[in-house]
Amino acid sequence: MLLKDKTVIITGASRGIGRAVARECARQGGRVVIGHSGSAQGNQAAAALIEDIRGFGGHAIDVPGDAADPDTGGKLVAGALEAFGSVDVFVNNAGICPFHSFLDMPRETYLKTVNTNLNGAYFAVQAAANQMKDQGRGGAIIAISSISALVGGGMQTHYTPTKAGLHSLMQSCAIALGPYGIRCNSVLPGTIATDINKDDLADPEKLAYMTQRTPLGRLGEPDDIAGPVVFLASDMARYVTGASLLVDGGLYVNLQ
Ligand SMILES: NC(=O)C1=CN([C@@H]2O[C@H](COP(=O)(O)OP(=O)(O)OC[C@H]3O[C@@H](n4cnc5c(N)ncnc54)[C@H](O)[C@@H]3O)[C@@H](O)[C@H]2O)C=CC1
Ligand SMILES: C[C@H](O)[C@@H]1OC(=O)[C@H](O)[C@@H]1O
Repeated sequence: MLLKDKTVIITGASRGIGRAVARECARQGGRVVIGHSGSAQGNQAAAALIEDIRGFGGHAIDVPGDAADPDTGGKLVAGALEAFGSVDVFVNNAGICPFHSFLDMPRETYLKTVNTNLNGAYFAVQAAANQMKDQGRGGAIIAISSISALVGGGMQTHYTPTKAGLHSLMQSCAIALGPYGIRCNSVLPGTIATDINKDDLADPEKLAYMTQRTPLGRLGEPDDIAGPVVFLASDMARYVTGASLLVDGGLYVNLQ
């Protein structure tokens, strides 16, 4: 029970990596706030996840809101306080990656990606951090960044800067929030099979290429990310801040 009695907010938690993280946090005793977009699909998926978590004796609620909206972070914090009375861990996970070439990138696609992945996250992290500061007993903030914070992608020119931005945000926040005992770290997944890359990896050649580039011989699964997030959220990582943890099956170091 690494997160016993801690309240954990996770954005984009209705599916994929966020869902796996939320479920594992609940399994580890955390009281979970499931952030999601509020779409019909999101509402349904969040309700199913809450039922699942309550089924094994865990605690969970959901709070809908657009991750790109600077006010959504405050709403997540308010929901956590109303249901559970505190915010101890904030996991910024919501994100999009609509693959597109650079030279004809539509402005709307660029702006939507940056607003969803980075700008909304900035204010959500700020809202969570202010609550943790007011509580006076520290906390943990984790950004789901990416291997793409460190390397490029020709069809991801709008996306990789947001992941580098989150990584950098955690480094600077580690300094800004260290005096309050609030630790800030990022997790850098490699290629994890989820809805975000379903279309991209539907190409058998791309799927084979990504798989054979990975030393551990397979793509990641959402559950592969949950353990590292729980570790960083827990007191086992009490002296870890400003760090980034690659969780990529060895993809990043595989030059030749
Ligand atoms: N799947 C992968 O290979 C990798 C994913 N990541 C990151 O992991 C995070 C989670 O992605 P996945 O689980 O893979 O994909 P996913 O598409 O399954 O999940 C994305 C989540 O973000 C939510 N979301 C998207 N836009 C939103 C908005 N405007 N408001 C509220 N929620 C919104 C979605 O509803 C969904 O729950 C993303 O930030 C992604 O960049 C990082 C590295 C690799
Ligand atoms: C969506 C991509 O497949 C995925 O997202 C990332 O951050 C990495 O670039 C992965 O390849």
